[in-house]
Amino acid sequence: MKPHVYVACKIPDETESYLAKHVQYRKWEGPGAIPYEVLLEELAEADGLLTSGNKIGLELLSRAPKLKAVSTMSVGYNHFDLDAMKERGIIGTHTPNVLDDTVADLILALMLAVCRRVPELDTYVKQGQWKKGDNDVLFGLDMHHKKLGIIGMGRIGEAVAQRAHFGFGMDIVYHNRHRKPDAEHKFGAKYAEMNDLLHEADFVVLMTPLTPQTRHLFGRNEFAQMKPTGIFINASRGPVVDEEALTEALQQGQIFGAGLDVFEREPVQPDHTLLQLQNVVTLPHIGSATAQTRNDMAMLAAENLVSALLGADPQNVVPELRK
Ligand SMILES: NC(=O)C1=CN([C@@H]2O[C@H](COP(=O)(O)OP(=O)(O)OC[C@H]3O[C@@H](n4cnc5c(N)ncnc54)[C@H](OP(=O)(O)O)[C@@H]3O)[C@@H](O)[C@H]2O)C=CC1
Ligand SMILES: O=CC(=O)O
Repeated sequence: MKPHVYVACKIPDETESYLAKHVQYRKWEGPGAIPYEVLLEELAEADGLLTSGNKIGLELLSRAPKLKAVSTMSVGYNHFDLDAMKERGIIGTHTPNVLDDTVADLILALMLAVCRRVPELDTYVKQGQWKKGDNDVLFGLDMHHKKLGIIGMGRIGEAVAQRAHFGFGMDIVYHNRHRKPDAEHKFGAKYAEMNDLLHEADFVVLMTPLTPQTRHLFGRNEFAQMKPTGIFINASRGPVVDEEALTEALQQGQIFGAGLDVFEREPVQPDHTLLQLQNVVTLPHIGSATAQTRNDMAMLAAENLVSALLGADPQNVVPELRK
């Protein structure tokens, strides 16, 4: 008997064909995201779940007695309750590496959009405000040859450093809990304590995972250390930043601007104060959202799940759940 899998997110046809060869599966057909109650009902008989962000906690696990493996189509797995999964012996997998370049491209896009005020000036042209002689009101800040501070120099952080250093001649300074001699060698990156990095950097890119240690890692104290010309980019997870503190820093001119792909609550509400500020560029959590990369992520997530259910070693068990 093939194992039973429930697919709670949209996946491409190619991934469905792969799944059909190895497992029996049912899937959420939409519209929108699967309601939690429906997911609980569907998991009553499932051996495996393919998801892209559903909270995997105690309640869900208690309603899924046969569940052996959960595969998320994302590199971040802050929606996994790791203790609960460990307790139940659930195999949890994710999709690292395949999205690094795509996410890094988007981060560079955000950096440029903020420093050269791209969305603001796009509106300026489209609304007919462009007049001859108003050049200096259109000035932005340079990105090339400036200093980039990366907090969370992991797989994606390195892809950002590579682009910034070799493409834009930027100096790289970084902060992790552990030094990365490899990144120091490849990009001439300099290791710094967080406060030193914040004082020195012209651009600060936040790329840590969301963990109990990184929740509100960025607050009033951190923004206060940045340069008034500093640009802050968050494409990690919203709750790593205290949004009230960020809003104040932007309103009070403590920093020049921010680029955000992620928010404390998603979707962010249209009346959120941050969205009213001209010096913020916002995106709807689309770091990995190209057709090619999402296809690769879906296939990797399916392969991880099939391996876990058929007793092979999945490639990408999340570190905290490795045996
Ligand atoms: N916007 C989007 O669409 C996307 C967002 N993401 C987010 O990006 C995150 C990073 O992905 P990825 O680069 O693959 O992950 P990695 O695990 O490769 O890198 C994370 C880095 O963060 C560092 N880190 C972890 N905890 C801390 C801490 N407390 N203080 C300082 N540094 C810390 C780690 O170094 P060390 O262990 O030495 O501290 C590591 O170098 C994901 O977890 C996800 O949340 C990912 C993809 C797309
Ligand atoms: O946010 C996306 C991810 O892959 O993590």
